[in-house]
Parts: sequence; structure tokens; C-alpha cells
Amino acid sequence: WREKGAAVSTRQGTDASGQPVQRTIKKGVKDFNFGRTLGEGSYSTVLAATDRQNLKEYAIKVLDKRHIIKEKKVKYVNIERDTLNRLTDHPGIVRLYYTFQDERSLYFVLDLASGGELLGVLKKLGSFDIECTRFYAAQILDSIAYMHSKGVIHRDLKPENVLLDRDMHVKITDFGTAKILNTEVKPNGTSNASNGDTPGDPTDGFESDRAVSFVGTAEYVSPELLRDKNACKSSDLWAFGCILFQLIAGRPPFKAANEYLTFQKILGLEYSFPDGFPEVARDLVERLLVLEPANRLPVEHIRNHRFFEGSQWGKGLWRQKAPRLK
Ligand SMILES: Nc1ncnc2c1ncn2[C@@H]1O[C@H](COP(=O)(O)OP(=O)(O)OP(=O)(O)O)[C@@H](O)[C@H]1O
Ligand SMILES: O=C(O)C[C@H](Cc1nc2cc(Cl)cc(Cl)c2[nH]1)c1ccc(Cl)cc1
Repeated sequence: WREKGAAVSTRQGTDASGQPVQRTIKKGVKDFNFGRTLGEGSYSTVLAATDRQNLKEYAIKVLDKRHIIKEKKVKYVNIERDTLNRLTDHPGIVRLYYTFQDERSLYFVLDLASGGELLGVLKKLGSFDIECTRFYAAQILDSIAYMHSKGVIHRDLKPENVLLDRDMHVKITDFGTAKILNTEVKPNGTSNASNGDTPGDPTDGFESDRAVSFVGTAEYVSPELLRDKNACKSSDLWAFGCILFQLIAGRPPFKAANEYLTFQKILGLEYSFPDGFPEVARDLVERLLVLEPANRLPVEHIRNHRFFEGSQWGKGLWRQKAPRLK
């Protein structure tokens, strides 16, 4: 009688004879007081909301069913839900608490990231100093490492999708275009897309006949995605390299008058560092913005790069106060 995989809350109760009993209750719209609009997406409205029971504040993303169906976005909504349900225990990923629906809408109950988007802060300041860059780059990298460990490739990492919570710590969002890698390993040792956007080998069955192609945001798209429409984990590291460059330079490395020209620059690795770009950061960017995905620095080597000298990792990274953005 509950939707499959639906999130529930349990409430202590007692039955007629006074015996303690656990009742599972599906959360619904009436369990929340909805507040201000936090933002609008193409298919969604995000509202601040308070749980009437525990008074906790959330961001609730509301999607109109008719619109989702008309725009053929059902797959993306379910990928976002399935992906977020896999990424439940990392401080750098927006947490999904519940999903539910009513006759008109779908609802994602998410962590409230009240600090807005990293892009907004970056635009206001122009660029970050090396200390702030190190802190935010470390939190983003730690979050990427976690999602990769869970077999998830984000595929659209960019400063707009890096939200900030009330302590100005990172909360990565927007997993509707993520790719969930099959955990089971095929006999020939490879794993492949499980959400049908990459034509896998014929033994894949349904993936290969669903030629849905997805390309992220032009400035952060990796060369392999442009060349052979295939994203891999190191595609997220390419995007990470672009974000690292942008935090310091105040602009992304590949930006042209239109998407086509931007793609040309990416494929030709045409970018240059502004004067004064710190040498240690430049060295790391140059090891990430590499055309061949296999030659990009892997996560563990990035953590040990001189640029992150002195950075804390693990719990310490998430306990420390965010540096004042100046
Ligand atoms: N958990 C959250 N906390 C606070 N604000 C959020 C949260 N999630 C999204 N927002 C804000 O709400 C707005 C809409 O976000 P949403 O993810 O619904 O659409 P989008 O991905 O930004 O747009 P599109 O769907 O066109 O890509 C964005 O500006 C985002 O900054
Ligand atoms: O309750 C669940 O978790 C499973 C459902 C699955 C689901 N039911 C849907 C109905 C419609 Cl009309 C559209 C989509 Cl994308 C739908 N996805 C669901 C509900 C809400 C949300 Cl946000 C996502 C998925």
C-alpha cells in the first residue's frame, strides 16, 4: 500500500492494550508549511518548507507531472531520485529525505542550501583568493570522490550546481543528468551505463537501442563527451579542472561567443592562464585539462598535489569553518 521505495517516517504509538507499536506514515504535502520560493528550474520550483512535526527546514523541489510528461523528462526525474537515494551519507551532496506525489505534482524533500550557488558568490567577488579556492576545491573534490565511489558520474558539474549551506559549506546538486554505473561487472570485465544514454555493447540489451544523448553545459563539457558522446568518471575531473581555473581566474578556461566555438576550443585545448595565476594551481589545472581522460590526474593524486598542501581531508575538511570570502 506504500509506493515502492517510498520514504516513510515512523512514529511511536501504542495499540489498544497499551503495547508500543511502530506506525509507518508516508510524508505528504500537509506535513509541511511551505515558505518562500528559493528558485525556479525549467521543470521545477524549489520552495523553502518547514516540517510541521520536527520544525526542520528543507528545500522542496516541486515538479508538475503534466509538464514532466509533456517534456519527456520522466527519465531524468527518476534518475535524480535513484541517484540521490544512493548518495545519502556525504556532507557535500544535497541529501534527499523523502519523495512523494499528489495528483498534480512530484515532490523532492531536500537539504536546504541557504547560501545559494557558488556561482553567485564567485560573480559577486570576481574571483577567490588561494585559501578560499583551496577550501572549496577540496570540498568539491571530496564530494566527487564519494559519488564516484558509489558508481555515480555527475556529468554536469559547474559552479551553478555547487550550492552552499548556511555554514557556507558545499552541497552539490542537480543529479538528473547523472550516470549510474552498473555495479555488476560484465564477463569481459567492463561495466557500462545503466541508464541507457550510452550505446553499450549489444549484450547490454535496452541501453544500446535508446540513443538518448546528453551533453552538459558547454563551458564544462569534456572532450570525450564531445568526441564520442561517452562520459566517464574522469569527465567529472575535467569539469573540476575548469571550476578550479574559474575560482582563481574569475572566468572558465573555455569560453567563446557561442557553444560551437566553445566546443572547438575544448577539443583543441585552447586556453590560457591570466597573468598572476599561481604556479602551483596552474600545475594542477594542467594535469586535469588533458584531452585523453586516462591521462588526467586521478582523485587520490589530486589530493596529494602541492596545491592542497596543508588541506585537511575526511571529517576535518567538513568540520572546519569556511574561510571568510573576501
Ligand atoms: N536544495 C536547495 N536549496 C536551496 N536552493 C536550491 C536547492 N535546490 C535548488 N535550489 C535553487 O532552485 C533553483 C532551481 O533549481 P532546480 O534544480 O529545480 O532547477 P535547475 O537545475 O537550476 O534548472 P534546470 O532544471 O533548468 O537545470 C536553482 O536556482 C537552485 O539554486
Ligand atoms: O514515490 C517514489 O519515489 C516513486 C515515484 C515514481 C514516479 N511516479 C511518477 C509519476 C509521474 Cl506523472 C512522473 C514521474 Cl517522473 C514519476 N516518478 C516518484 C515520486 C516522486 C518523485 Cl520526486 C520521484 C519519483
